[in-house]
Amino acid sequence: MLTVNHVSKTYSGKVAYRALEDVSFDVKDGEYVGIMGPSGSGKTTLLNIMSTIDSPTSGTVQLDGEIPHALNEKQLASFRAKKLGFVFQNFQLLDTLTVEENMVLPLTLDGSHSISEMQDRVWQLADKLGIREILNNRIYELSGGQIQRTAIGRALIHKPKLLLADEPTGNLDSRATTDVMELLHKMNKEEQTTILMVTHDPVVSSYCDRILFIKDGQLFNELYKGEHRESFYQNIVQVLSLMGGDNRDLSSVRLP
Ligand SMILES: Nc1ncnc2c1ncn2[C@@H]1O[C@H](COP(=O)(O)OP(=O)(O)OP(=O)(O)O)[C@@H](O)[C@H]1O
Repeated sequence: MLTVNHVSKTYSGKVAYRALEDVSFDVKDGEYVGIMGPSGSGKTTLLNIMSTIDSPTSGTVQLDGEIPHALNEKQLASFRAKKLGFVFQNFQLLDTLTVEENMVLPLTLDGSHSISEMQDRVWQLADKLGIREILNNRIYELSGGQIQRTAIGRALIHKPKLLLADEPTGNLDSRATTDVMELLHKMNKEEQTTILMVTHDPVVSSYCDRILFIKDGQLFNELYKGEHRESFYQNIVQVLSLMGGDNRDLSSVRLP
């Protein structure tokens, strides 16, 4: 469903900086893939290219049979609205709107759904996310975990082909982190949403099916989950320590 083919990205400026160099990989339909690497290794650059916010300097990205960077602005906006969902660490919800209003927003902007269709989808998704009871609460009344559940709801409301998440648990305490990771895992399995997630946290990435490690803008390693999350976690920590990087990459958090 996603093919990244020899992608390089050079930021121009006083001094040109090559943030990605010849990165290639495939992601299968329904796969849950984590992207890890030291600070400054190019993870966000890669995610921005896949989210079509940014373009590669060379190479191509093919997503669900299309090459988004070849589309014009209008086609690209429609591609993004139909096929992609986004979850960020700082939530990016509208604070004074309710949970339901935030969730339904992408569908109302799309304009092709009846009110009863939208209502059905919100309720069905809210049940899965465990936020049915707070649908009428405003965002500023919620906890961090509840806000991130709402953000996931908004990102999945239109059944995107690919969910892109950049440090989705970065602002959550460990309990809310576990909660959100179990939820993303469940949504990946039940809605067959393909997920690509950038994280520094090996506990968080141990929920994925596969991890891609990036170092200095290049693919460094790849790990598949075996039968046990515990050994997957140990292997992830081992690769991170081989890569070096900052302390955040080698968090001493124990697997819950
Ligand atoms: N707009 C830009 N212009 C110039 N250089 C940039 C720009 N955006 C990122 N960079 C540089 O590209 C490199 C990769 O940055 P990127 O944000 O992709 O790394 P990252 O792995 O996501 O880091 P972190 O984990 O700290 O968020 C860094 O050296 C960064 O300084």
